[in-house]
Amino acid sequence: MSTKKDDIPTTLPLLRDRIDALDSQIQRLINERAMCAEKVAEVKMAEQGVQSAVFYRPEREAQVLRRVMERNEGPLGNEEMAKIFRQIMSSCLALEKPMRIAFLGPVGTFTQQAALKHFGNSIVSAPMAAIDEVFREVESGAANYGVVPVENSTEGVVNHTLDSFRGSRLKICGEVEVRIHHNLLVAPNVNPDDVTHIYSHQQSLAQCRAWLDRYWPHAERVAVSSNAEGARLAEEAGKNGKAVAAIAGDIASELYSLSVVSANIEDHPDNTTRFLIIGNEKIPPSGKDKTSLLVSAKNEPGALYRLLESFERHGVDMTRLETRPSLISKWGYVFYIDFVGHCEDAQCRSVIEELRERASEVKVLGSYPVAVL
Ligand SMILES: O=C(O)C(=O)C[C@]1(C(=O)O)C=C[C@@H](O)C=C1
Repeated sequence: MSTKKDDIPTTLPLLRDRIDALDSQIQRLINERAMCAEKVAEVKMAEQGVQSAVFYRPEREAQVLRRVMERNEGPLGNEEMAKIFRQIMSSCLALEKPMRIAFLGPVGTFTQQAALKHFGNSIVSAPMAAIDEVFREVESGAANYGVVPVENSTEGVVNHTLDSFRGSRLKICGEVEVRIHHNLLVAPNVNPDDVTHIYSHQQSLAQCRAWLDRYWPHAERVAVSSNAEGARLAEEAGKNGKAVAAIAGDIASELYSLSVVSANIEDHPDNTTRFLIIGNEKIPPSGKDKTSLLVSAKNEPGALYRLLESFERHGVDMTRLETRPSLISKWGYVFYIDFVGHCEDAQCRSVIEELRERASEVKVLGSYPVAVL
């Protein structure tokens, strides 16, 4: 039942009394919810076995968050409300079992931001030095899930991530998008006018190319392993009295106590990176899903046309097609295909069956809920 505006008190002491009363109700309800989650964990362990119980259920989380947004009446916005529930579920899941999440580190990267956006704050963070290390950490069971970047709206696909799926049995079990805002940063004792070198990840330098050409044409751009590493180097340079700047996001600037010379310097204001969540389980349908495939085409005329024709005929909406060298035969190619729907849906099943007849190999990389937040 929603509260009418007239029921809200109008003086500060009464308003605070009301807020105190509401807070204690909310707190009691959140704990009641947490007790249900504890019970869910017991039921899962009894039904699936203590060692093999699956606690994280992305399809259920997506459904909960979608429902929160659908029923929301404000004044808090849908996203704001969903973020609150995102964190409540994160705490409940940690009570069932703390999740160790491997991501492309170091601490302070946009990939860490993506991990926190997707799983909430109640995770154990495991920063890795490279994308294939994230894969290995999850494959070995040392981490429950992993987070890797897959494409950027300005710079395109992250080949390393796509290539890592070839030899891996891991499944994609989710996606998350993060708006990427870059800042030019220096250590507090550095005069920006003296800057001779700018450190960042090669993708971040590329995403700010026009801005750098315009405002910092004479500074040398130095590509390093991540923008958080660039920020760390800028902090260290500052201590040694060297005038070095970094391009990185807000988390890294706070982490390394750098000053913002210019904020939001990315060339495209809607610069967004999409990340994938990788894990060991197949994810059941959530009602609004996407599927990713890896398809090796036969090396014959019209091969790609015959693959695409199948999607058209079954009315399945393809959202992405990437081509990569096959690495097996010279001038052979593999295709990464994303489409709307779950691999258990009737039309999607028909498409996959046809692709299996027409291609030399079809690997379902995973069906997973469309990002909610
Ligand atoms: O429904 C479940 O399976 C739960 O474990 C509960 C819950 C939740 O808090 O709502 C917690 C973690 C899961 O990832 C999904 C949902």
